[in-house]
Amino acid sequence: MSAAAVGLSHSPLIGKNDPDAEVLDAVDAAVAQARAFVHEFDPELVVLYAPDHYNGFFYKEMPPFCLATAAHSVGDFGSQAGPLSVDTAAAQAIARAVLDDGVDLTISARMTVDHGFVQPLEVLFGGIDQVPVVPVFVNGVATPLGPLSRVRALGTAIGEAAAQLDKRVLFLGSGGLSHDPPVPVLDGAPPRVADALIEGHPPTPEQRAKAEERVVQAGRDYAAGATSMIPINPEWDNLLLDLLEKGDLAEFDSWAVEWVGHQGGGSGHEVRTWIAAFASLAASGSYEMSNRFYRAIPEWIAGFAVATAAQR
Ligand SMILES: O=C(O)/C=C/c1cccc(O)c1O
Ligand SMILES: [Fe+2]
Repeated sequence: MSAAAVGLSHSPLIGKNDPDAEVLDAVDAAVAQARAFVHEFDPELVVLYAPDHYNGFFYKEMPPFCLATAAHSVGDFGSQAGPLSVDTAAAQAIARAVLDDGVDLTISARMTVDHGFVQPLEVLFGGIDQVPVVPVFVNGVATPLGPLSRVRALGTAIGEAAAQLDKRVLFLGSGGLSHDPPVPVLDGAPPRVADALIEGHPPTPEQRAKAEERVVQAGRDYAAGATSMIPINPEWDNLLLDLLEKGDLAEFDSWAVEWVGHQGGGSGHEVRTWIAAFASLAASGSYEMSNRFYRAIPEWIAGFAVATAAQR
């Protein structure tokens, strides 16, 4: 098998609350490079690590990780709805090997996913049904969160399992770096909100539209500097990218969960998807980062990064 990795930030505000043309052009160029990298690698399987934003996973049962043997998208924020082209046999083989390896992985035979999974598939492959995929949910929003050492252990175990498949495997991490969007929090939530976060009642179209408009408005306020949200933290974001570039992944084990939240904001924990993807690639040996792009983009509420890496 051969392996490669891509880290790609997502934001549902792309196309809805855009930064100026210079920033958009720079992002487009970085994404085009990532697309060319993926095209050249020509993956036979994509292991996609992404978070959820209370569309598929709720506090009734909130696993730290979950691997899907089948999945469908809700189509939030205008993202593509419908089934993902999951490689069920590969997903089952990876799940079995990871459990054998001693990592307690939850599985789902019908995972519901949102823009966190869909956006990278749309951006890099043109849709959610274009490439065989194994979706892996990595909780990056719903506290409490376990230590980053377990994220690295998961990524490593999945990388080792994928190495047995005799396929070209792309490990894809989907997440903003530092960012603090208005995702609801269970602690202290009013009863109606708490009930929604626990039970996961599907919202009506009107409720969904209202919630999405609230996020778009938050992006406008963030860009205008009129908000109490934690600011994007380019220094911390670049520290993370430096460690990924150097392959110093064990360093992340010393990053305390609370510290990540202070540095990176409430959704800064989405960097777990990047750590998992690069740990999976590292399971096959040393790697080289070939493209690295970063911009702080408040309009998208995102420390926005794109990076590609291949085996040496
Ligand atoms: O409200 C949500 O569902 C999430 C919004 C959001 C906004 C900005 C960056 C992200 O990574 C998000 O998921
Ligand atoms: Fe997100």
